[in-house]
Amino acid sequence: MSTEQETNNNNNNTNKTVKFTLIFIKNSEKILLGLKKRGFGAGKWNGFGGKVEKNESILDGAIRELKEESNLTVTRSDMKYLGYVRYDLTESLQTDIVYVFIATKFSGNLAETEEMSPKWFKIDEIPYDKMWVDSKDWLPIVLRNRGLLAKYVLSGERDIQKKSVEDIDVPELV
Ligand SMILES: Nc1[nH]c(=O)nc2c1ncn2[C@H]1C[C@H](O)[C@@H](COP(=O)(O)OP(=O)(O)OP(=O)(O)O)O1
Repeated sequence: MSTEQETNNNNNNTNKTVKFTLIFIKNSEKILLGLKKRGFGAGKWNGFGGKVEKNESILDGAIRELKEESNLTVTRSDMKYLGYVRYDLTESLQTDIVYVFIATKFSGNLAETEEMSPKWFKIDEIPYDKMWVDSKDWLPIVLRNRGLLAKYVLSGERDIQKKSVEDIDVPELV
């Protein structure tokens, strides 16, 4: 077995791990979300992000996806990693890991892109009912600038079978 296969085989009987990034841009009163226009999660509001490419670091993937989806640029030092959300998909036996970042500084002109339509929301007006069903469990932890460790087991059309959401000290990105 190659090293890569070994890394992708974890001990939960899953056979593939896919890494995603997700970044929330925030100021003291508002958070920037995007309405996904196509593909996975279309019609839902979320932070900006996507799959980490082969031979790309998680941090670089997060910066690239933010630029592609919103036209904004964030420097590496302005990005704060807060933790991850892990989804074990019982049907496809795939594990998705979403690495979550927050940033309060950015440059560039915010723009609608082919993938996302951006909008600033007051913190107390975040549209949780129009986001992924799990976002309301853990986004409040992110908004408090706390570390996050969340795990979901999803079945069928991504129904939650099991979940565990922890507010932790901010971890290192490994
Ligand atoms: N259950 C969930 N809750 C959540 O809050 N965010 C989720 C989620 N499941 C996936 N995401 C995030 C992770 C990532 O930021 C985004 C999905 O990424 P995409 O599928 O758009 O990736 P890409 O932009 O690389 O897609 P393609 O280029 O179309 O393959 O949605």
